[in-house]
Amino acid sequence: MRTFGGFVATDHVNLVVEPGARHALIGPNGAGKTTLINLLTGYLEPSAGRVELLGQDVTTMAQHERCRQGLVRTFQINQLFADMTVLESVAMAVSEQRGLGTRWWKPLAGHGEVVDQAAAILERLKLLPDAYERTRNLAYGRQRLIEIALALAMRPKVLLLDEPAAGVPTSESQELFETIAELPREVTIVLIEHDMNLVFRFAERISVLVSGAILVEGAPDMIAQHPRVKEVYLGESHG
Ligand SMILES: Nc1ncnc2c1ncn2[C@@H]1O[C@H](COP(=O)(O)OP(=O)(O)OP(=O)(O)O)[C@@H](O)[C@H]1O
Repeated sequence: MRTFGGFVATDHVNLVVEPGARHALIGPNGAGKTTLINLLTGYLEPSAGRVELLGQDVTTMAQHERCRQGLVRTFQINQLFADMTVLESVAMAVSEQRGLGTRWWKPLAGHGEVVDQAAAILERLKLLPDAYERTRNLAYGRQRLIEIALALAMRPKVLLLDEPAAGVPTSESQELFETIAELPREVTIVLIEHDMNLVFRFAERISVLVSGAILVEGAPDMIAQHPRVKEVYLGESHG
């Protein structure tokens, strides 16, 4: 549970994500999705309750430590990366994950293993053709794939994708999600996404959060048919 002053943003949420899951968290604006993700990553402390990762209680564990334990969220690429090539950006993240620091990143030569690992991640995300492009020159959908590449460099066991298709034109979001869907099952994925077409195509389990609580959880078919879920979304589009 998380409260802000007297306001209850998440209320007795019991979310269990199974290993290998493709689990989406949906709900109308203000439902508490981001708050819940922030509780999982350690950006926020819960007012009550606990967070477990792979059977370990991580409620009081710092964000970077949770990340080291395999709980990784995507983050927006910042200015620093704009002038770097795609390969340099991901190689820098790989280097950091390996504890090699980030001072060396120019030139890349002489760091074969790091570069190989970065290239493998780019290949997995179909970014290899853009390896030597500056990140800022890529189409937005492909920039968002770089964010996922940076997260994969952290060797996640659980990957939290917070609106990976936000701001991405429909023509690109399809491809973005096809690539996400091909990620290996060793990586458990928790997704927050507003585009229901993408959610229902990708997720195998969906939790619907409304007013800070889980209204219903289950397979996509069940969620799609659920009268309360329809009500919530109809209510939103009419409101
Ligand atoms: N730092 C904060 N201080 C006060 N209230 C907050 C804070 N963060 C979130 N809230 C409130 O908690 C509720 C849940 O917000 P949250 O951002 O988690 O919702 P959401 O489901 O992610 O919404 P959206 O889909 O619009 O991103 C909202 O009513 C919001 O105003």
